[in-house]
Amino acid sequence: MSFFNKLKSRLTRSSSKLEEGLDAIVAEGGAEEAVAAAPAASAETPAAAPTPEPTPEPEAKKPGLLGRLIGRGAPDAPRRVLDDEMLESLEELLIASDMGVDTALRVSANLAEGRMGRKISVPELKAALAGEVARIMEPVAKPLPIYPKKPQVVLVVGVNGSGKTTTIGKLASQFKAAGKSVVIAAGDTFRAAAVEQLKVWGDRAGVPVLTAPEGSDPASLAFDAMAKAEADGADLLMIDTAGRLQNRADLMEELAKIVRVIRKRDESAPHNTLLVLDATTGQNALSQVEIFSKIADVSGLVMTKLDGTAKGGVLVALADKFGLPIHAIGVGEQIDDLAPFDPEDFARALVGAEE
Ligand SMILES: Nc1nc2c(ncn2[C@@H]2O[C@H](COP(=O)(O)OP(=O)(O)OP(=O)(O)O)[C@@H](O)[C@H]2O)c(=O)[nH]1
Repeated sequence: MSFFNKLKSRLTRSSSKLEEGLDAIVAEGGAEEAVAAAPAASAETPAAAPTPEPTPEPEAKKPGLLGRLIGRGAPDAPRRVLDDEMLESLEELLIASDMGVDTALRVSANLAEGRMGRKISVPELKAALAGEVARIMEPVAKPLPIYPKKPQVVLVVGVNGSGKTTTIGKLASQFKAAGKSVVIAAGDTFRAAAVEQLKVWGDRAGVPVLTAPEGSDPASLAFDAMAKAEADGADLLMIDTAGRLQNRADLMEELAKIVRVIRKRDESAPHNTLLVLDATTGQNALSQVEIFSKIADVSGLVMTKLDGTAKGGVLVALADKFGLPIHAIGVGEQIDDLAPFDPEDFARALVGAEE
């Protein structure tokens, strides 16, 4: 299965929600159009409904071979004139798919440009929407940058349950497979279960996990982990951290102390501060980025649990609002279920467009 198909099948809930909505929007207007070709409801939107187009036929009658192959321009494909009403429905649909109001309005406005008053089919609408989404996502699709500095220190932050442990395990496994040596530090020393879970993932990835007694200072563990990673000549040190946002001041102090301490060994560390976000939290992910950017110098994002959520649209809102790099996406609970972020695949999978 190609990666696109895999992503599409994983993103089913986001896709089907948008896809069904787009189908319904076009079908709705298409039916209206057949019944009332005269501009019955267009009194309040005169600009959007220029006199019923005199020549809609030729285009629909003669779809090219390519058009027929990919289903565009098929004579029976329902079409709807893109007018203010349709645009409004589209805005509502995008907002409902967690794109956020600002982004949904911008995407709709861009999509309308040059298309107002023209008939549009579902495949055309999906392709246009995928194009707009991809345009927003393109600049943020960047893999985790790898520096020559050894060890490269990656601080991993995020609220509890966002998928930090799982993501660290998956990343460690990928780096290991790419020939890098990795050390993990279990920095959430206050939660024995979190440490245990990280050890399990370390075993799976074949990577050592440094732990400290329950309740001990995470900064001191981070310092020891730096020393071990340096002594071992490790390429990467990934430091897990606590995610207690309810004690924001404490957490901020804890993260600041970890950074202070590792900088004693390497002034340029941490080289990356990864924020792990759970896609199923939808718009809440936006406030998490705001908060964590204040308490840590977030350099990039990993979005987890994109499989099985209907809230994939939040990635578009995140990219549009913050422009932080999206390094990878989590599409399942297994060790291989971390994929690079491909903006075009994502955009097409999200709107349910064909490959
Ligand atoms: N479906 C799916 N589940 C995921 C993904 N990433 C993580 N999970 C699951 O989400 C749950 C929480 O993941 P953890 O990695 O333990 O999250 P954490 O942020 O380390 O949470 P704490 O250990 O509570 O600090 C686990 O059940 C994971 O299996 C993903 O991409 N897809």
